[in-house]
Amino acid sequence: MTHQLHQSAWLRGLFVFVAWLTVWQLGRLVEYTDHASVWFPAAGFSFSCLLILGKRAFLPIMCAAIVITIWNGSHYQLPLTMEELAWAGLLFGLAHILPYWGGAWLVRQVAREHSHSVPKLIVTFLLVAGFCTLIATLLVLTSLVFTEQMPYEDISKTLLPFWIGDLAGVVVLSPLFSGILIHFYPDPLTDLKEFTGRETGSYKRLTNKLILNAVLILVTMLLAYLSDSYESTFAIFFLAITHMWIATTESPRFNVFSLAISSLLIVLLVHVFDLMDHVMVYQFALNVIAANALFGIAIPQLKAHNAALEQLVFTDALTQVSSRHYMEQRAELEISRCHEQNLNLSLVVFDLDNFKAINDQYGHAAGDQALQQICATAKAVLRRHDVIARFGGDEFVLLLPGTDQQQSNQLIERIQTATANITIGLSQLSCSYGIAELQPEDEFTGLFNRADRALYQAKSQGGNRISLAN
Ligand SMILES: Nc1nc2c(ncn2[C@@H]2O[C@H](COP(=O)(O)OP(=O)(O)OP(=O)(O)O)[C@@H](O)[C@H]2O)c(=O)[nH]1
Repeated sequence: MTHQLHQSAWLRGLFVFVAWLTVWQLGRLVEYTDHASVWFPAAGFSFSCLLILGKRAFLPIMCAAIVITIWNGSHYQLPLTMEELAWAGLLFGLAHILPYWGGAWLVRQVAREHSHSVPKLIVTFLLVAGFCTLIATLLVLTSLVFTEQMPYEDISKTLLPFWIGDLAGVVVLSPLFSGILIHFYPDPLTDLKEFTGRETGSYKRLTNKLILNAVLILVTMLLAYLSDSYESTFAIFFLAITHMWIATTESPRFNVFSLAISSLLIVLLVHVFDLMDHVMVYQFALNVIAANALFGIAIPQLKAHNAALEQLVFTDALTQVSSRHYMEQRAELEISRCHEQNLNLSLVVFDLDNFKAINDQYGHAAGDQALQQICATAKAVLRRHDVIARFGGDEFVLLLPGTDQQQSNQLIERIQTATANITIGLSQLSCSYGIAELQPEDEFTGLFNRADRALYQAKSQGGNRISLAN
């Protein structure tokens, strides 16, 4: 099916045409004043089609707009000929499609240029949705008046519900429609794939969350129905809490799916409980809750980006030991803890002997391998709370809390023994070590400098040895 839709322009056009008419009828279900519904799914569908299919969606939506205008002519019993209705349909189609086309084009540009900035994409989408639904509303109402389908006086009372209904259609439903359309037409907006990732939650957990939403909607709307008070209608805003919870804990796909389900339920219950007098509250609630939840999509991604950045900053990419930055921060903390609790602490600076010769003789890749092997071997000897960091080049630092100079010496001897077996080509690796023990009033720099001087001493005595700082 996907393949056929992708291959055949006719089939694709027919699919968009039929689907557009279907979702338009869904909006008709909850029409509460002439030409305005609680939420207007066709606006969301047009936006999605133009976003994913671009200009290929123009013709089928235009045909559907003409057909629906002719259908409207008989529904509202308008005194217009078939030819006049067809022209009116053409005008409506243009007024409806062009603003969404422009808006979708803008969102596409941002999705392409800033593929990893989800918050930016969402802000753009929300601003574009607000702006293009307003333009579409103004143009469509003008076309309705111009083609004598609506009296001029009705504009003021229709404008706001029309706009907010279209906005809800775009904000609440177009993420879902876009996700479905991307499935059929995988290119060209590959960046939106982040919104269509596979489900991670268990179906039971996801169903429970949907049930919770449904109960909340039912209870609050029942309350509005029974009390018949305008104030109680605002209880629907509690739904923002559960949707934000879903947005921050579940996949983007489930997030937009649950928004669509909630909106459908609200819209149907407005109809069932005859809450049309309060409908604007529900329209605003739908928009606010959806906008909120869409921002929630960014949160798991921001968390993942933060974790990745943290990993980059705190870990040495080559050897996977801690970075110098991490060591400096951690050492400050451990030093003040050991001062406070009167504990021993040692710092070791070590450096490979004649490492330049390894590089020169066997190449840089072999040198990299030597650094990795030294680190892996040292790590295996260290205890859980010890820290090893690369300070740069072939120089490393060990932080050994709760360890005096003598114990550190023993630990380093074990590392020396373990690393003695590492060879690169015909060369056996060795390191020189300088050990300094924490003194009262010591800070990191002072401790490090003493260990570094001890290392220098070990090197000057021929290397492959341990030197203790005074
Ligand atoms: N392969 C590799 N080499 C590196 C890396 N960083 C620094 N080096 C090399 O490490 C070598 C360090 O040279 P030196 O500071 O003279 O140290 P050495 O040859 O071990 O001499 P001594 O410390 O006196 O024993 C230089 O040749 C650097 O190019 C790295 O990430 N990978």
